[in-house]
Amino acid sequence: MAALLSRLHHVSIHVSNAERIAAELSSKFKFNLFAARFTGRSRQLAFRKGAAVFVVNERPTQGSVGLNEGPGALDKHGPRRVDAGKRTPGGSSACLYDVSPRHPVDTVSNVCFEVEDVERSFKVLRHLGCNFLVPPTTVEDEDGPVTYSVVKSVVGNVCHTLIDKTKYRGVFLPGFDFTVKDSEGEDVSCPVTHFDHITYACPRGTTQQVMSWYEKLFGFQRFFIDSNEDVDEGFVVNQEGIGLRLTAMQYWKCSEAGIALPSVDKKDPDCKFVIAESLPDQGSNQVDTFLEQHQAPGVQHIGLYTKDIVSTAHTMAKAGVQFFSPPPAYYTEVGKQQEIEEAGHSPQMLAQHGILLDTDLHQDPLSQTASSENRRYLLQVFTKPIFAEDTFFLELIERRGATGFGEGNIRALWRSVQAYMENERTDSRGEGPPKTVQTAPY
Ligand SMILES: O=C(O)C(=O)Cc1ccc(O)cc1
Ligand SMILES: [Fe+2]
Repeated sequence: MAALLSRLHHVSIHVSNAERIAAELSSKFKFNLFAARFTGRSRQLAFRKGAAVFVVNERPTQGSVGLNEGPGALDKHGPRRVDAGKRTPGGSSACLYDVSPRHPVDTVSNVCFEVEDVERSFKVLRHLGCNFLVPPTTVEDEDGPVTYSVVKSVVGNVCHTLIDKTKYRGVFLPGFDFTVKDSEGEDVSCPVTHFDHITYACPRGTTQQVMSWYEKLFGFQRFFIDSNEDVDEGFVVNQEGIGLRLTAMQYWKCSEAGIALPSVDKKDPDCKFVIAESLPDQGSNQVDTFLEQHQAPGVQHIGLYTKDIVSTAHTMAKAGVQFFSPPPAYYTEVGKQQEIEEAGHSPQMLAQHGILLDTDLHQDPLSQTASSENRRYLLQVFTKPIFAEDTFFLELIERRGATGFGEGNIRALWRSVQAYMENERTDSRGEGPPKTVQTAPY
C-alpha cells in the first residue's frame, strides 16, 4: 500500500538571490507575498495566486547546512521530535519544512504535499525503501501543530515534504509571519487558479524508473497524453529535429474520502506530473540543455492553470514577462487560422503573446464526424527561463475540455525554444546580430 497524498501544498524554490525572484513573482507574475520567515541565516518568502503557492528560499551563502546536517536530520534512533510549546517554532533552522540543498544553481527542488498522517506515511514509505532526509518533526504556534517529514525523490535534486496540517488553524505554516493581508478577491485580469502540472527533465532511459517510484510509493497512476500512445514508449515526438519522450502520471486528491483507493473513489485529479526525456540523434534540445545547465535532473517547468490565458498573458507581458513566440507563420497558416477562429479566438490576439492552440478532436463513438461540441481545446504559452541559466520556466495553460498536452503545441514550443537558443539567447549575450531561423511549417 502506497502513502496517499491529500493535495499539493506548495512548491519550494532555492535561489542565491531571493529578492530578484521575489520581484519577478510579485511584480511580473502577479503572485502575492503573504507570509515570510526570516532567521539570521535565511529568508523564506511565501507567494500565492489562487491555490498555487511558491516558497522562495534564499540559499545561505556561507556555512551552509548540507542535506543530512539539518536540525531534523535522521539519526540512527529513528524519528525525533523538535517539539511542542514553542512560540517561535523551528528555532534557527535554515529552511523550515525543507532541507537546505547544496545545489550549485538556482533550482525548484521541493514539491510539498499534504498527507493525513505523517507518522504513518513515514512508516509505510520507509518500509518501501524510501530515503528520508528529515524524520517526522512537529512545530507549532498559537494556531496549533504541524508535523512534516522530507523525503528524497528519485528525480535528481527533487525532494518532497509531506505535511499534516489537519490540526492547524492558521493560514500557512507555523514559523511564518503574515505580511500584509493579500487581496482575497479574484484577480480578473490574471485568473491563475492552481498548478496544472509539473514537468521533470530526466536523462534518457530513466522514465520507467521514475514512473515506478511514484506508482509504488504514492499511488500515482499513468495517464495517456495521446490516444495513440504506446504503454511502454510513452508519447514520442520524433520528427523534424524534435526528439522528445513524454510520460504523464497523476494522483487523486483523497483528503475528503479518507484514505480511499483512487480507483474506487475518483476525485478530481490534482496537479499532474510529466516526465520528459530526449531521444538520441536529434541535435541539441531543451531537455538536455536543462540537464547540463541545472547539473542534475529536476523540475523543468510548471504549468499555471488560468481561466483566461489571453488576459493573463497580456497582463503578465505588460508587467515584463517574456514569452516564447512561434514564428508568425504559425498564426497565418490557413488550417491553424481556421482552428483558432473555430475555437472562438482571434489569431491576432493569440499571436500578440505567442499563445498556442491545439484541438483535440474527441470523436464521439456514436457519431460519424467530430462535431464542434466534441472538440476540446488546449491553449498554452511558455515563458523564457526564469533563472540565470536556461533551466526552469513557467507556462500558462487554459484547458477547454482537453486533459492532455497537444502535440502541435509541443512542436511549436520546441521550435520556438530552438530558435531562441540559436538566435536570441546568443544575441542577448552580445554575440552578434540576430540570424534568420528556418522553421518547418506547422
Ligand atoms: O506540453 C507541455 O506543457 C509539457 O509539459 C510537455 C513538454 C515537456 C517538456 C518539454 O521540453 C516540452 C513539452
Ligand atoms: Fe507543460
